[in-house]
Amino acid sequence: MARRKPITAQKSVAKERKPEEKRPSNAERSAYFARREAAKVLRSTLQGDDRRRAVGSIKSLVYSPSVRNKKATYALVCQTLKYLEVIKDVMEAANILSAKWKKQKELMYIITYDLLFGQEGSLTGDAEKYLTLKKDALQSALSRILRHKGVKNVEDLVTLDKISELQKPRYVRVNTLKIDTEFAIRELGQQYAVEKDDMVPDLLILPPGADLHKHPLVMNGSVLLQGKASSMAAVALDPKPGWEVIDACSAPGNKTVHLAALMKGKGKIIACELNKERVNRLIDNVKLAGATSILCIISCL
Ligand SMILES: C[S@@+](CC[C@H](N)C(=O)[O-])C[C@H]1O[C@@H](n2cnc3c(N)ncnc32)[C@H](O)[C@@H]1O
Repeated sequence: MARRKPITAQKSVAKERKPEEKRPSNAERSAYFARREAAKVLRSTLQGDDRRRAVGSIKSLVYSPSVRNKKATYALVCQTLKYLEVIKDVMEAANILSAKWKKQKELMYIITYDLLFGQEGSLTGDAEKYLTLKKDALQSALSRILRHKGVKNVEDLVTLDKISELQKPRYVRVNTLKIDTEFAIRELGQQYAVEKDDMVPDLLILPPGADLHKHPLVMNGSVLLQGKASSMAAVALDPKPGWEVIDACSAPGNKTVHLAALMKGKGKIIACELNKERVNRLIDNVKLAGATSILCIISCL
């Protein structure tokens, strides 16, 4: 007569077997890849130095042959950008990202968008699982921010952010390698009320909403659309003509060409840049600004 296996042994084998993970459906897999492709596009977009250029590049980035699900990727990038300031505030308030996840912050922004404002249902992927576990913390951080800003919903918050952005003055920096500041004030003054900044020489303040992207002085590199914080770095160093300066993270080159101007085109600047495409942008901007003579560009690939 055949002997039956002891029941206890069968039970322990059953206990050791891991519960089988549900295989993701095609839709879940496709959404998983769209989030990663969107994160790559978002990363390149956020490295753009002004919003107009960034928006212009989203389509070209999404339409590159490596992006498989173009429609979903484009929608995810645009929607995440719409809520980006809110998402950043929420993530900071929730304080949930370790150094490991911070390295993939664009993917974190995309997934947080999906969790808070996007699709319902479970999201496939390790980063998604991590953030899903933190969803309560993200939602309560969002509620705190809404309460603090005195708005009822996230759409009101986005509108509030847009209004305060529209009220900010516009800064432009005069490239003194090409023109002097008084000439720039006269030229720009034909269209706008122009004031000099009291901290950064050659930095001009224009009214909120002033749009100089297509202004001839901007197009020919005589005036740069550079914010006040960015313009303070080279001034703080106070380089003299003849110095040798290293700009360790240089593209798109705003500070590099500012250094060149402060050094009056004399000396040497070693501009390092890791990203190949951004090296090309750096070279274009340096040429446009007329700063080539003192520059040595190192592509740190
Ligand atoms: C915020 S941007 C710099 C902006 C620039 N200083 C300006 O004023 O226009 C940072 C740049 O540093 C580059 N970068 C990051 N790590 C780097 C590294 N280890 N070596 C060289 N470049 C690096 C990035 O690719 C990016 O282009």
